[in-house]
Order: sequence, then C-alpha cells, then structure tokens
Amino acid sequence: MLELKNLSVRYQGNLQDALSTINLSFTQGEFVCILGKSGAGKSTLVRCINGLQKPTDGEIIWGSSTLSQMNEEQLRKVRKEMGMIFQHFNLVPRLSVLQNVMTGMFGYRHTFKNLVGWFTKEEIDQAKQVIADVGLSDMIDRKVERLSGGQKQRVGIARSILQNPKLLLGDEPVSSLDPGTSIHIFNLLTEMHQRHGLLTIINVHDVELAKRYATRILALKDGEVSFDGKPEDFDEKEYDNTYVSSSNPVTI
Ligand SMILES: Nc1ncnc2c1ncn2[C@@H]1O[C@H](COP(=O)(O)OP(=O)(O)OP(=O)(O)O)[C@@H](O)[C@H]1O
Repeated sequence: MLELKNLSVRYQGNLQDALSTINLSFTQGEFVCILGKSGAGKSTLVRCINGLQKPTDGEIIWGSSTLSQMNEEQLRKVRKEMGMIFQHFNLVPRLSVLQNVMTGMFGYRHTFKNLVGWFTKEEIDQAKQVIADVGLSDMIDRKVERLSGGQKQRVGIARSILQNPKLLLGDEPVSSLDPGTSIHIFNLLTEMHQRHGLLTIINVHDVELAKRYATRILALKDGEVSFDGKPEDFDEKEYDNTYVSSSNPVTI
C-alpha cells in the first residue's frame, strides 16, 4: 500500500541527513507509531509521506503512484487519500466546528464552490455525521477558538475523516494535550482507524501510548530506523537505544 525506497532527506545548509536511506513498507490496517528523540526525523518522515517535504533521494510509492515524481497538481489529488492531523490542529479559529470540518471536502470540490461555501445538503449531512462520530454534535456551531485542545483535535480528526482517506497521518497530534485527553484522542483514533479500515501512521513522544495503541512501532535514531517491530518487543533495551544517547548514558 505504501512503500518508502531508499528515502533520504537533507535540509538545505545542513551537514547531516534528516532521514538516511529509509526502506519501509506499510499495509492497510496497520496502526504505526513512530518514536524517537527530538530531531530524530519523525516529522520529516510523516511530511515526506504526504508530499509536504520533498525527499533529496529515493522514492515514495503509494498504490501505483510514485509520489516523489509528481508535480504539485498530481500531489494534490493523491493527498485527498491522506488525512493529516497536526500538533497545533491547523484549524481556522473564527470558523465554526461545522465549517472547519467541511474544509475536509475541499480536495473534492471545484474551487469556486469552495470559495462561496456551496455545499449540498447531503454533504452537510455527511459532515454532521462525522461530527457526531467524534462526539461534538452539541458544539457544531461553536467557533473553534472557543474549544479546548482535546475538542480542537476532535475537529481535526473529523475534518480528516470527512476526506474519506485511506491513510491517516499524525504529526504529534497529542503533544499539546494532557495525559487523560491524549488517551481519549487515541481511543477515538483507534475507533476511526478500525471503522474506516485505514493505514494510520502517527509520530508520538509518549512511549506508553505508542505501546498501548500501536500494532507496529518504528523508532528513528539520527535519521535511521533503529527499531521496527511489535509493541511488546520495544523493551527497556530498545528504549535506551532510542532515547539514551551513548555520549550521555543514564546511570541508575
Ligand atoms: N526546515 C528545516 N530546515 C533545516 N533543518 C531542519 C528543518 N526541519 C528539520 N530539520 C532538521 O532535521 C532533523 C530532523 O528533524 P524533525 O523535525 O524531522 O525531527 P523530529 O524527530 O520530528 O523532532 P521533534 O520530536 O523535536 O519534532 C533535525 O536535525 C532538524 O534540526
């Protein structure tokens, strides 16, 4: 479904690769959590997959398409199949929950229609259903600037789901939230993941959350994959290898 072949990224002016010769493949139904220290390359990997970051080398193959060879127009079409949720939600604060969620349909709509806000009753009903699915029906007309962080992330999830994606990507979607709210968001993500039969790839700082919800854990270290396996195999040794720098060992 998704394959990364010899993927490398080096940002302009940097001496080291942010990602170095990554080879991975993902199948539908996997719930993948990416772990790694700050600067390990997690965001770069997620941003490469949906085409926000161009690789320096290598290929990203999505179904029968090679993303790294596409122009912006072609990428925009492919991105419709990829929902994305962000740490800081990326919502329009002054618009309502419903209006923000409806922007998930923009990829499908003619630009003029998008601008004038013409949506059919059927489209609005679809959005209302997704808003109900994330538990926000009673706040549907509230401006999102008046929502809590957890509620905003629910709007972000609803917007992505309305896109009808095959792949759901998350760039630290719970890093701004408290532990209890993070669990609620991961429960919701799992429910959406299962209901819509998605491939879900999320980077996250919380190892316990990753181990609890992922079906597969990837750890990155200095831009390379240092672990790829089952959550139960990500043990203390792997934790140390991922997070404890060899030049700065932790002694107990
Ligand atoms: N726009 C940029 N320009 C130059 N270097 C960058 C840029 N974005 C990221 N980098 C560098 O690329 C490397 C990987 O960064 P990335 O943001 O992917 O890491 P990360 O694992 O997501 O970190 P964090 O957990 O702190 O978000 C880091 O060394 C970072 O400094």
